[in-house]
Amino acid sequence: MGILLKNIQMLLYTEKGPVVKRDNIYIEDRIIKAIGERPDTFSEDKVIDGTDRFAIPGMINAHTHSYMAFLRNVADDLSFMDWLFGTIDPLEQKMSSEDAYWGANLAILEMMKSGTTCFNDMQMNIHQTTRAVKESGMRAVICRGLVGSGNDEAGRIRLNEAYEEREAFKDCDRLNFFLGPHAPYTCDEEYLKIVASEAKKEKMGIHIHLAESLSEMEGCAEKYHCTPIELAERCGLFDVPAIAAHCVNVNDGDLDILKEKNVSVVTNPASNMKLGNGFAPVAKMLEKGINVCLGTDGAASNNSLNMFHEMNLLSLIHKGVAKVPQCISAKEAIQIATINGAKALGLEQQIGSIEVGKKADLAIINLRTPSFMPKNNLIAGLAYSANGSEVETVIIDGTITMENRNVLTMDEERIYFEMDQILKKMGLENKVY
Ligand SMILES: N[C@@H](CCSC[C@H]1O[C@@H](n2cnc3c(=O)[nH]cnc32)[C@H](O)[C@@H]1O)C(=O)O
Ligand SMILES: [Zn+2]
Repeated sequence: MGILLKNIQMLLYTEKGPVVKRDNIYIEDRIIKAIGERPDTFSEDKVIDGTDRFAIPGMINAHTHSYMAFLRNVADDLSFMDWLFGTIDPLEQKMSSEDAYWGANLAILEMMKSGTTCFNDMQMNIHQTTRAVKESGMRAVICRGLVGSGNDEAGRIRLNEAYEEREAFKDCDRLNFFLGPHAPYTCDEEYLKIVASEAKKEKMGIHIHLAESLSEMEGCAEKYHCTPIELAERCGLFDVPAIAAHCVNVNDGDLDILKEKNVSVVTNPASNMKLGNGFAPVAKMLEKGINVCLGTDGAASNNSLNMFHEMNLLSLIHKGVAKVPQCISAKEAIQIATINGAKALGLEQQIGSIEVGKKADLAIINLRTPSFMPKNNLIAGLAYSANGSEVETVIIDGTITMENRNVLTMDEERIYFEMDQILKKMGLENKVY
């Protein structure tokens, strides 16, 4: 199906940085066929009028736990360890496969409606998310969350699940698979080494939580006499393409390791601040040339999966802390939320920007909305005034998945119905403040 985005403003990444340009975009065979000049063979089945519309690359949520959407607003204002092990973990133990499936659906719905077209997910019930991703038309990298000690049976079973899932979905190129060792406090050194060598052998990337809380730092220092970043390096986790979520507590030596080993850092400002963990030294990381991308973390700690909200926080926090208003400009924030995520996932040649030959993963914003009026500076609008509800149409892999805010590939009402059922089943419905 050929889609013509006619005379539309678009965000392009040039050598001089992001610019806004107005032209035609031609989409066919899942890719951006041409910008400007009409390709010889193109025939449009669909025309989207670009008047007062702004096409941007779809956002890439580089760290989340999609199924956790059903645990939104159930554990708040708690310390990190009380949140994770005292409240969330016991609820996760009660979760069925269907709960995980509907949770993932809710997450995908929320992400699609706020302009996200790809997400990097860590979790244990991967089959339910791959199912939801495949059905909804989303794009994702699925990472089997791994916890284990030594060469134990449980850790091995989890690894095998990751391989089975990758094999089962090898024909869906909207799905990619990484390994997700959870964290240094849930995986011991020997298991981390096993995961690293498996990743190398299987040619898979690594996605791990690192240096998130002070208690993690203390535990790591006590047990291993090093920082979490040093531990991950010595286990070989950085010898394959690696994504480290959080990296809030990092010293200069840690930053040197991250840079030297080409590790991508995912910063999650809302989750880090809400759990009272702080925030990563993003400006310093960027200065060093580390690839920093952006994530929401799960809806149980954020409590939303809206990348516009996340971009806004990212930019404002670092300006405020550094007392430097130039810090993390709107132009930097939007690249962190898109192309940098694509780099981290090894998908830079395919997604992350509006470019001829790339997959057509786009969000189209309606500029006839209060946040974008007056239409002075559309890039500032993305980082400073938008809230995500201005996203009107979403195209993923060349398919229109949302049009005029109607999600075409998912049953929104069914998802809400299932959420009510889960709430009742979990006994959470009376937990009203
Ligand atoms: N517990 C799983 C493996 C963990 S994968 C995903 C886990 O990450 C947890 N999680 C979500 N957000 C965070 C975070 O910010 N830091 C650490 N863990 C998190 C979440 O509760 C979930 O259990 C198993 O039995 O196999
Ligand atoms: Zn997380």
